[in-house]
Amino acid sequence: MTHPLIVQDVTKQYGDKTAVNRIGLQVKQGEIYGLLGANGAGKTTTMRMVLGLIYPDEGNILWNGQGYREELRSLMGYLPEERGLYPKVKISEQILYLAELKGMKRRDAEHSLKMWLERFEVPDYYNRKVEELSKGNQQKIQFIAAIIHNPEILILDEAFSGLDPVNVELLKKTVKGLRDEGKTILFSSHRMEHVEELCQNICMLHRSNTILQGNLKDIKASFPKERVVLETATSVEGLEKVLGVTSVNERLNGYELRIANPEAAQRILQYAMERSTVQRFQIMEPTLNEIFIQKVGSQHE
Ligand SMILES: Nc1ncnc2c1ncn2[C@@H]1O[C@H](COP(=O)(O)OP(=O)(O)OP(=O)(O)O)[C@@H](O)[C@H]1O
Repeated sequence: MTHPLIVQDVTKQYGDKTAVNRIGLQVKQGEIYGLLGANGAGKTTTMRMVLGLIYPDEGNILWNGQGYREELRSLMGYLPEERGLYPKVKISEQILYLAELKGMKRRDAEHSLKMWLERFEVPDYYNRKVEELSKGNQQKIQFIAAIIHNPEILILDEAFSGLDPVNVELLKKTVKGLRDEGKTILFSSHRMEHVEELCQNICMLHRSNTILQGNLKDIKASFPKERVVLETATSVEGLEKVLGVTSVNERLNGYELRIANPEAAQRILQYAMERSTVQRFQIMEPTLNEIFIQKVGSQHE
């Protein structure tokens, strides 16, 4: 199995401050790897090291099995969290300039830009200035800047921020398409549902350290199931009194309950069956959002 991107035990200090502490991760070809963490956790610092913009104090980074070299500049694409387009310059002018810096021929870059503007349903933006565009549409242009040169390794920092739901879907589809073409993608987001949809493997950082890492399904399975969904033909009174139930919320067609232990789930089922017809009973895995909040939520900076 090929891992075009390997980060080994990497540390980065800024004076006394450790921004990243002994982080390791491996991203496969054709994978979107999720890098998660609260504000200030160390995600951007990690991404900037992967891009070769800053150097680790300790540890190694390997790109296609080798150390940093100049050609990587054209093999990598970066969507930074802070957008960096010039408001007063025409979109075609700056995107083509950036593409040429990445080694593209002018004519190929023009062709690629037009193709992406079509795909993002904004073909008439070629001659527009960035400042004339809405924030969401500027984000689409910034995304094009990151991928126009067809990079093998993509670093996407909060790729969907500032987008409306339709454009989130458009970019999500694009990112999945790039994965299916065999790109190697490092992806950060604060929106856990996006990570759940796109990433098989994740690394969760907290205050510069790794606090959770691995296959997302395995991680979820390792957390206790504390939520039960119950739907019954008629209402069921007194569920909050069932031993081990910590809360009951009514919802459309039924209830969502929180439980303190696995036995409580069976008691809920029995209690409900004795009083009504059970139409749905499901013991839910925690969502990634719940896991994130449990791990770092109470300690946000
Ligand atoms: N150039 C720098 N000089 C000093 N400290 C820095 C520098 N860059 C980052 N840090 C510190 O390192 C830590 C990690 O920052 P980083 O930007 O990597 O976090 P992040 O996970 O990307 O956060 P966010 O989600 O807010 O973007 C923070 O405490 C930050 O203040």
